[in-house]
Amino acid sequence: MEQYTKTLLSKGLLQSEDLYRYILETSVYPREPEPLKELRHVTAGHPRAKLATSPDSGQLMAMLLKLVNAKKTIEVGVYTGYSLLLTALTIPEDGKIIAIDVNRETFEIGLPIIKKAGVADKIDFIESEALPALDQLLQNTENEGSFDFAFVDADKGNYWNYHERMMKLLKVGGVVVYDNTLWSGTVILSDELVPENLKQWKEPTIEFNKLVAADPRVQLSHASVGDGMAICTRLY
Ligand SMILES: C[S@@+](CC[C@H](N)C(=O)[O-])C[C@H]1O[C@@H](n2cnc3c(N)ncnc32)[C@H](O)[C@@H]1O
Ligand SMILES: O=c1cc(-c2ccc(O)cc2)oc2c(O)c(O)ccc12
Repeated sequence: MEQYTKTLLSKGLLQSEDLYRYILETSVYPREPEPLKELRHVTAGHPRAKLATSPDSGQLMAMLLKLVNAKKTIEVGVYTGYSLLLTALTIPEDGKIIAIDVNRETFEIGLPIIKKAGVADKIDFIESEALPALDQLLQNTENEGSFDFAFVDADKGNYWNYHERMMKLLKVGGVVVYDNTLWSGTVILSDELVPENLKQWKEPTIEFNKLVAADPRVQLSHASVGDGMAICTRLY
């Protein structure tokens, strides 16, 4: 049976920790590739472990990557690399990931595991603020409409800015997934009920959800997996 610490097992949006444990133990952990398990355990010892993408969200991401046959992908927000390694393990041998994060140090925590898994060559890590890095990519017209898949899991206040770039970088039919779109359930709470550490991103998340729901360029599914994931396909 899996060993986990408190930080690894938060019930997310579900009714109880037991229900979340049931999902993880029944459907997620038994199918989680060994390198991802190792990365998850290494990350659990880091002071900001709660930032890591949850394994159930990762499982949905892997399914989406397979469904669109993703080969050229982009990730904004790497941390120690759980979603990055998951993507690298899922895309084909000649697949590529552009991975952007302001912090190379945390990426380097997961890098030995990524190398050991034999997928480091698929990754082009860019240490940068994401907006200028995305704008730089857009300077090269070859990148326009060329990405099959994108995962956005960084500063929540910039999600709409990222979305505008993703609408240019993704192929028509490509998928972009935004993480934490229910922000621990605070999107429906009045301010006085929102814990201090979650206050900053409640309104930006509500605003992003409104904007993306009204965006005719995408088909949208707001999935209540993990901390909420907005899954968008580019329609035109
Ligand atoms: C929630 S973590 C990403 C978790 C990751 N997807 C995983 O699977 O573990 C958010 C990351 O976004 C990065 N970040 C925050 N603001 C950023 C920005 N403006 N540009 C680029 N990276 C940023 C942080 O350094 C952090 O590593
Ligand atoms: O607790 C967090 C905080 C973030 C976060 C906040 C501000 C930024 O500029 C970047 C990231 O992201 C999180 C996250 O993605 C998650 O899955 C859980 C918790 C947090």
